[in-house]
Amino acid sequence: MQQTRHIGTRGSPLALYQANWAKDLLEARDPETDWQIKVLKTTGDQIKGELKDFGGKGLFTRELEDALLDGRIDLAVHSMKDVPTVGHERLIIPALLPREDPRDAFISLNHASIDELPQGALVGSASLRRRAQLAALRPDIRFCLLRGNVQTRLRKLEEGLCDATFLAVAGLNRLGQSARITQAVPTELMLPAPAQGVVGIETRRDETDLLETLKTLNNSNSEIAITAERAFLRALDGSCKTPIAALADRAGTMLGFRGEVLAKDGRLRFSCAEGRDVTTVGEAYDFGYSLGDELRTEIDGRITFDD
Ligand SMILES: NCc1[nH]cc(CCC(=O)O)c1CC(=O)O
Repeated sequence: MQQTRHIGTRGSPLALYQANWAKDLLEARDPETDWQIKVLKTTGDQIKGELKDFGGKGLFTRELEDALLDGRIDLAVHSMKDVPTVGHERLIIPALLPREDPRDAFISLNHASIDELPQGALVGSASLRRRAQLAALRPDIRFCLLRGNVQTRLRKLEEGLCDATFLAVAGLNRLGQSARITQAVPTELMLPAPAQGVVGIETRRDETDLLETLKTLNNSNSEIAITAERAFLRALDGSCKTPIAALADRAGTMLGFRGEVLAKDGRLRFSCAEGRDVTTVGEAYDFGYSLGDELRTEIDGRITFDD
């Protein structure tokens, strides 16, 4: 008899795109199984204000993980940048898909780049990291909240609610909206969020058959890079209330890593950049974690991690 497996996802167009991508990959690996998409609402999708006011961690993923634990779904597809660094003991993410462009996109109708934003321009972003990084570059910029899925935010920009906004290049590329990118911001100017651009598939640890299938979809460059980035994040904070950025890039066995922590107003910035020979996931974790730990010592209370 044919087995049905449910792939849980959020309902946003990007989440649906990513879930369908996972479904296609799974169908190619295992055409015997009936792979079905099941849309669930997450707390993060219903919030209108600042995410940090709602307790931060796991807003976009908790409902999917609850559904995995009680068997409503068998797989959950996540943007890894939304996934907390400490997972549930009964769950595992055995498949990290190939990374899309990790950069942030600057989007504006009238200004060609961040540099060309006029004095005192209004930027719409709910992201603490992007706000702090931009404030560090351009202290004159003012901010407003701009939330909602990618399409909603682009529409609000067109309605003139602000002069510019930022979105992940990855999401825009996946949605076929690359033409909307005004400037792919160099990572030297704006370091991305840990794991930006990587999609992961989560399942229950005891699903031996699913684990086998999922492991064949895992991309080791994605895994090594985001393991280091997420370990860095974990060493520093888990609250989502401090602006933290990290990007690891693998060339052969050399893993290049850059990370930074900022004060919310962008006036303090602590960063690190280092390369190390890394061949295993464990080494990638230790590398990222030790860099985060060193940075925390250097920060020495000058940036708070929990207010
Ligand atoms: N927090 C929402 C979120 N989670 C992942 C992405 C983009 C896709 C990705 O990073 O893989 C986005 C939207 C955005 O930042 O533009």
